Amino acid sequence: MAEAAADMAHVLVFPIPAQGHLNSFLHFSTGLLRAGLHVTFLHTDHNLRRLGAAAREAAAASPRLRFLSVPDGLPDDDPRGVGNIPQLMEGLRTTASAAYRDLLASLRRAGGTADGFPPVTCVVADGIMPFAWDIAEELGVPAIAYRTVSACSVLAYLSVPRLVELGELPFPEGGDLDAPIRGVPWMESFLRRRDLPVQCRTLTDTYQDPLLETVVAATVQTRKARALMLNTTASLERASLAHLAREMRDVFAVGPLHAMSPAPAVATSLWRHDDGCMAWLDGQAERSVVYISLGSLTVISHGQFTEFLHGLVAAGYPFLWVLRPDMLGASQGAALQEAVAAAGEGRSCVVPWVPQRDVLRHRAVGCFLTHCGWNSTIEGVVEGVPMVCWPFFVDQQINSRFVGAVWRNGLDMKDVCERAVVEGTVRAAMESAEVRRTARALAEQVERDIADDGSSALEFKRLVSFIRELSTTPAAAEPDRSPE
Ligand SMILES: O=c1ccn([C@@H]2O[C@H](COP(=O)(O)OP(=O)(O)O[C@H]3O[C@H](CO)[C@@H](O)[C@H](O)[C@H]3O)[C@@H](O)[C@H]2O)c(=O)[nH]1
Repeated sequence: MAEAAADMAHVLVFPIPAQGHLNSFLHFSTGLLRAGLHVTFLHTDHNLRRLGAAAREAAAASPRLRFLSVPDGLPDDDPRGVGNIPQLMEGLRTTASAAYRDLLASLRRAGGTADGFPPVTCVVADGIMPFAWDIAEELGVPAIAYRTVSACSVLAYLSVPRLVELGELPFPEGGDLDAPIRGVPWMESFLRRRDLPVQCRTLTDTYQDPLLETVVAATVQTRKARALMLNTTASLERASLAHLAREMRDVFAVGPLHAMSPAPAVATSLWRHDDGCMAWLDGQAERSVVYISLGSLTVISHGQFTEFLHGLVAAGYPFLWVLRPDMLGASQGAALQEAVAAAGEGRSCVVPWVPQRDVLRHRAVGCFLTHCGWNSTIEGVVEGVPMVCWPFFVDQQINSRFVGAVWRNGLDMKDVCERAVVEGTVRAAMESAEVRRTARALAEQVERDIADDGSSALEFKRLVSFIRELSTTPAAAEPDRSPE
């Protein structure tokens, strides 16, 4: 009986079409497939085209996985970068949501598609797309929200309305960013204004930041979803998870998923991995290399690039630096040449994209200069690599505070981009025995969480049972949309 129910459980997963979200959803899907469930992975048309053969090969390798897509409403030549997030969110809320509604209406019925997949019994949608769970529930399909960020950042977003009530937000004009913040549960002893999402800094009595507003509204609406799922673990985020559990219908802490259900990185990589960087790392001494990557959305100015470069060169270690093609705008080509020339023959490897997990676990990597996107943060934690944090936006400001002041597996360089500081912080991260010891201990702790009877592994099993139970509950009747 249990087996039959398992075979009929079919989850449609629907991430935001951004790299950090795609990776996280793919690892989750891999876990579901291993548990015996069917998975429909919903991309945008643009991304599915961009992934091309890699996605087709991943689906061909598993008969219970398929990739479908909906339009994102943006013109084909739109760069879909960090400057276009509001347009992308609007396209998802309007164009994508209409196509998703039609698709889900057909997939929830037996025989809705010709490929033999059972009807969709549950939706797991990105936690910043509340429309996705509203539509699913309207169609009688239960929906879970999956936030691909840290529990501490979700709690901070959830607290924003209270921060406004308390008068903590907006910040006073010209106020001290190091002042403590009251009103985010349990974090009052270490959270400062500068550790809230950077968008909080631009708020005024009359100006509301659209991105902050969208994320806060989605977080508040998560209370309506059947459950909130997070790619984190109890031992890293126990207190934040306990507070969230009081606010949500149920909370599952099932991560770090990339270490529990590794999926082929190429299946969701929007850029092509550089093949030469691993061979370059092979030629470097143990723990001698600084690895720099600021994720898939950060952009930097040429001035910031120059400060990083001089700081790195002065620190004196060889470095592997990911400079995405869209990271520096027009000065990208010149920057590449400058970096290689400044470092000296063979002392640097500068590439557009790397297989990050392989890089972080390479014996030559001594520290990770990161923007603290949540995936990069937990990937660094799992490999026990000391971090230097330079957060860019959204959840990254609070993640980096946790690295520097709570977990202490790295150093927070937030808001400073000066060569002397880069040099000093990189040196400290490479040379501090204490940071290295703490990073190692944290990695071991997380390893216990993801082992068979560890907290995250048990939470994943509980989540799968929850999804299976939802799939045995008869779907509600589809609402009658015929004209009155
Ligand atoms: O050369 C590279 C660089 C990165 N990565 C991978 O790309 C992902 C990047 O994700 P993340 O570190 O989370 O950064 P962003 O791409 O910036 O992610 C967005 O999504 C995250 C999850 O929601 C948020 O935490 C971030 O703030 C948000 O910017 C990670 O899995 C990396 O391993 C590679 O494979 N190769």
